[in-house]
Amino acid sequence: MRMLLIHSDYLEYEVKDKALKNPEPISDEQKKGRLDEVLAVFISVEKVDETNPDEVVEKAVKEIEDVASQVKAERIFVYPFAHLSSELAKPDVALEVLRKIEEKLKERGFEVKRAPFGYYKAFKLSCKGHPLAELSRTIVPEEAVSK
Ligand SMILES: C[C@@H](O)[C@H](N)C(=O)N[C@H]1[C@@H](O)[C@H](n2cnc3c(N)ncnc32)O[C@@H]1CO
Repeated sequence: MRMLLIHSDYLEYEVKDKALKNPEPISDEQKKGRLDEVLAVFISVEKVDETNPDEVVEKAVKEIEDVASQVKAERIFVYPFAHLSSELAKPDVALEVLRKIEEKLKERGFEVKRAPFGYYKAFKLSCKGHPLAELSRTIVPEEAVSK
């Protein structure tokens, strides 16, 4: 998994078109979204993550929580982003991983939004620009490391 974490004044998106044959079903309300004072987390779920999705979810949540506490962000925007890797996981695995990350962050008390999966989306982002405002993380399941 590849993550790009941007501490932002706001992130807003608008769904434009389907990018997959069967994108995640969404309500009209989910076609647009915005959070202010947010840690935006752009995530590419990778093929290697398919060997142990649950472990990757746990590691990703820990990394996100760690950065959020450093930048004092209480809101997280989980944003599916297929452009951080050339070895993408299958959509059904990727969506499940992203849903679980969203769920676990909510359990830990964050206000969380997740941008819809499987769409082309317009988005606006205002990066805060401080030294920890732009970070990236790479996460792999343990067995993938030991191979
Ligand atoms: C396109 C661009 O504007 C938009 N931002 C986009 O990336 N859309 C992606 C993700 O929402 C999702 N998607 C599919 N596979 C994956 C994956 N392995 N990891 C994350 N997302 C995925 O499916 C879309 C097409 O790849």
